Parts: sequence; structure tokens; C-alpha cells
Amino acid sequence: MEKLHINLDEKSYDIFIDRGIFNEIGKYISKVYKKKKIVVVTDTNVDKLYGDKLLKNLKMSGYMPAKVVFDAGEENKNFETLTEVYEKIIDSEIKRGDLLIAFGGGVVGDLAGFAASTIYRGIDFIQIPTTLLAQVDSSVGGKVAVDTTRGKNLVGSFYQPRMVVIDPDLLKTLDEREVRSGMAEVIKYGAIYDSEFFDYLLGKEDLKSSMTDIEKIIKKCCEIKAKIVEKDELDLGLRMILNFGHTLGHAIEKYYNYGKYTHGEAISIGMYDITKLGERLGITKPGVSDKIKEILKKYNLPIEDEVEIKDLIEIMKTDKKNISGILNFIFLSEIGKVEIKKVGEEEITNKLFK
Ligand SMILES: NC(=O)c1ccc[n+]([C@@H]2O[C@H](COP(=O)([O-])OP(=O)(O)OC[C@H]3O[C@@H](n4cnc5c(N)ncnc54)[C@H](O)[C@@H]3O)[C@@H](O)[C@H]2O)c1
Ligand SMILES: O=C(O)C(=O)C[C@@H](O)[C@H](O)[C@H](O)COP(=O)(O)O
Ligand SMILES: [Zn+2]
Repeated sequence: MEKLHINLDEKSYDIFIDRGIFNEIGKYISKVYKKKKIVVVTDTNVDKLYGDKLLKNLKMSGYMPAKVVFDAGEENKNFETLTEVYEKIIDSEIKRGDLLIAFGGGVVGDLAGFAASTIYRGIDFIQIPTTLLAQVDSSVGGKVAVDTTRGKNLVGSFYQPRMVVIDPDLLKTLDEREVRSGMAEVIKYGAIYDSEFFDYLLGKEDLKSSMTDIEKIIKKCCEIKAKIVEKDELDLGLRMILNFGHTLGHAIEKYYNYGKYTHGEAISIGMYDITKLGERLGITKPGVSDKIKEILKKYNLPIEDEVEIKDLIEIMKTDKKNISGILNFIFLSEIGKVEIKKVGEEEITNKLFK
């Protein structure tokens, strides 16, 4: 069993990683929650696979769980779903002081986490991530949000969970496309922070061989994310590096109304594109984009799309790294090293992508 700790003073918490840990969930919850009532928020797919089991496990540990289920998919990470989720939580007689469990992939974690941060002005929550992407990234660090018609994650907050419980066995039912999407965020950590980890991922024979080491990979990613979030919880500086590939990636997701690419696939295209741009601008060492291409290809991730940059520019301006009209673009200087470049809104067209 691996236990990591993320140190954020009174908001600090543990991340537990182990195969089969889901079956003993009550034991872990009791470390941070002493009362009885819990609301589990999940999506339709996760509910079908694991909903009954989670409720049974919770009841066996003496909890009184209720369940709120919403339709799976990024297209439902919005205010309409959020309103339904609030109302169902209220109807299930959950009060301030009770606990919410976000049980699912990144969509559930982001939406349920935002519900937890706002309902009754905030109730405690725990993350039980069920996709690779959520286990390596979205369940850690407290960014919670929903999309609006104008763009990704535009309404949200920073709200740390009380605990993250990661069971890699839950990934056995995940389809391959979703595993590959999670790998895009895994590759991101190597690219921005740890060239040795990058080379290790590049040296793997294929996705299957990475999956045999998945516990080690999840731990590595959570360690990196924890270190970064500890230094900059509110995304004002260092944390922005976790957004490598995301300015373009989020714009691509939005451009296709979340229907063409998963989040991981979109940021895969974004990581390759921004690295090529970095080379053209002399920020990134020559040859780095070939390495990024090689690793993304190895994990069967997309690297380009036919959308024209002019169609993405307006969407990119809604990015949350746009601070008072100055965008922060994340470039690699080399593998494992990052440069944040400030670009005025008007310079995006006439300087960056000219
Ligand atoms: N908050 C953050 O720091 C952060 C970080 C990265 C990504 N995100 C967000 O996360 C979202 C993407 O998350 P995702 O890739 O997990 O997508 P997702 O939550 O949509 O899950 C992908 C699919 O897998 C299904 N699923 C989940 N667990 C399963 C399991 N164990 N077995 C079978 N099917 C399962 C889901 O129902 C869904 O259909 C995006 O909205 C992105 O913006 C947030
Ligand atoms: O935790 C972070 O910080 C990240 O940027 C992680 C990203 O992988 C994630 O997609 C995040 O939701 C993007 O945040 P946003 O602020 O660009 O919406
Ligand atoms: Zn991401």
C-alpha cells in the first residue's frame, strides 16, 4: 500500500493507492469522517459497474449512504446536471457536516467536487477516482469545476478533498481509449517535470506493459502533482505547468463541442502543437517535438487535427491562465523543463501564431 501526503496546512490530506483498497473503503473513510450519512455522486456507467458494491461496502461499515447518479460524459459536466445533483443531494437529506464521495472519472470528480464546495456553502468530500486520468491527475489538487457554453471549466473553485482513495483494480473495466487518454496526462508529467520518468515511459514496449506497472506510474504522477500543488495551490505560478498542452487542448475540446476527442486526446494534440511552436520560436530545443511525437504515437494518441488555429484563438482567450488579458503559455525548453511565456491577447495572432 502506498500512502502519499499532500501538505496544505489545515487542508492537508492523504492519498492511498492499492489494489483492492475499494473493498475496504469504510476503514479509510473512518479516518476522516466519524458520522453516518454519506452521499455518493457518480455517473451512469460507474454506477452500473460498481454502484451497488460501493453502497454495500459502506453499509457494512455502518454508514448510511445515499446515491446520486447523473448521465456519463463531458457534455454533461454543466450547470444543468449540477442543478439536478444539488437537488438530489438535498432530497436525500444530506446536511452540512455530512460527507460527499465523488466516485468516478474526472467528470464526476470535477462536478461532484464543485457541488461539494458550494452546497450549503461547502461540505467535506472524498475522491474515489475510477479512470486512469482521474487516478493520476484530476482527483488530486482540488481543482473542481463545470463547463459553460463559453468554454471548459469556466466556473469552479479550489476545494481540496479530505482524502483520495485510489484502487488500480477499478481500471480493469475501463476501455482502452480511456486508458490511453489517461496516459496523455501521465506523459505530461514526464514532459514537464521528470525526464527520467519520460524516458521510462518511452522505453515501455506498449500500453499493456505500462499497465503491468500502473501502481508505480500512478504513484509517480500523484507525487509530482502533490509537490507542485503544495507550492502553488491557487494556480498563480508554478502550478500552471500542469496545464502544458491544455490551452490548445481545451480549445479543441470546446471547438468540437466535446464530441470528437476525450480530454486526454485533445491535450495530446495540444502538447505536440505547442512543442512544435516552441521550436519555431526558439524556446524549445530542436528535436524535442520529435520525442513528444514518438511517445504520443507509442500510446496511440492523436497528435494533429485539421482545425485551423484562427478558429481556436478566440476560445483560447477564455483560458484561466489569461490573467487580466495576459495569457500564460507553457512551453518545454527541453524534456523535463518548462518555460512559462506571457503573451498579451492581441499578440496571440500577430506574434505567437503568425
Ligand atoms: N480537476 C483536475 O485537476 C482535472 C485534471 C485533469 C482532467 N480533468 C477533467 O477530467 C475530465 C476527464 O476525465 P476522464 O477522462 O476520467 O473522463 P470521464 O469522467 O468522462 O470518464 C471517461 C469514461 O469512462 C467511464 N468510466 C469511469 N470509470 C470507469 C471504470 N472504472 N470502468 C469503466 N468505465 C468507467 C465514464 O463513465 C466515462 O464514460 C475532463 O472534464 C477534464 O477537464 C480535471
Ligand atoms: O491541476 C491542475 O492545475 C491542472 O491544470 C491539471 C489539468 O490536467 C486539468 O485538465 C485541469 O482541470 C485544467 O485546469 P484549468 O484551470 O485549465 O481548467
Ligand atoms: Zn488535464
